[in-house]
Amino acid sequence: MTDPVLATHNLSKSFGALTATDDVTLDLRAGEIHAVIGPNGAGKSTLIAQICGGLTPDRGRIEFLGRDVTQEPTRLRARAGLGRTFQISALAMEDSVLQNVMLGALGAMGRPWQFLRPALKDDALRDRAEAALARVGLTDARAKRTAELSHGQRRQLEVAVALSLQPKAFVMDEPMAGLGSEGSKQLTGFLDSLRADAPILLVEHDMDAVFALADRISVLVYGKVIETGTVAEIRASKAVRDAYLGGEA
Ligand SMILES: Nc1ncnc2c1ncn2[C@@H]1O[C@H](COP(=O)(O)OP(=O)(O)OP(=O)(O)O)[C@@H](O)[C@H]1O
Repeated sequence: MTDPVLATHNLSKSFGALTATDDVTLDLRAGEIHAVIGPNGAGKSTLIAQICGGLTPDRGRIEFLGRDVTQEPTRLRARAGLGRTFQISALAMEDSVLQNVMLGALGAMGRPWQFLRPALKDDALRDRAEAALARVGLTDARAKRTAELSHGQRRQLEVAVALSLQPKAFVMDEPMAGLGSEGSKQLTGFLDSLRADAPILLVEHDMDAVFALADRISVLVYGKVIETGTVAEIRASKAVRDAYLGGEA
């Protein structure tokens, strides 16, 4: 088997007496969607924050593309190709859709924002941004103010921002949140195709989306991975049913 693109090894993080991430070992392989599910407070956001660099683990390590990145700041991980999405507030609502993609790419490439004006005339950057917008189907909206986009389109724009960095892996935090059933269905179809660009570590509460998309699922309960397996394995797991899925499975 080829090496995983992204892996955590025995990752642990406590807040005072509370262990939010408890010895978490999981990996993300090329071409897959690996979903992380678990009840509220299970530690999913804490796990993602450590993977992306917002929180430093107490113990354990994170490897990205075979390199130990545990102590690296977020921007270096992003520059190395770790594409995080769905921080909606990161979008500049008054800027155009195209500018947002260019801005995002520029920031993650580590170029200071005071050079934004010249950068907006940078043909290579513009081409990359246009290609990312085309990939998510937002070409026609490129000149719109971001504030005019629908909720679902903003999700697509977040993906375009991440795509413009030509990521080697995506980390997605509840992409379906706030979308209606039609919006979720559309985004599910899109994410399904996106795994060909880069594998996706997907934290998501929407079980329809998870069961439709995931190649593997890890179930987090009280900070611990209690099971990792295929959709069928997770559905059949008594431990998961008892701890989490209840009557849903
Ligand atoms: N900065 C913090 N300080 C103290 N406790 C925290 C902090 N961040 C998270 N926690 C606690 O750690 C636990 C895990 O929280 P986390 O947000 O990671 O869970 P989650 O699985 O993402 O939950 P949800 O599904 O509701 O988003 C919770 O008990 C939470 O209250």
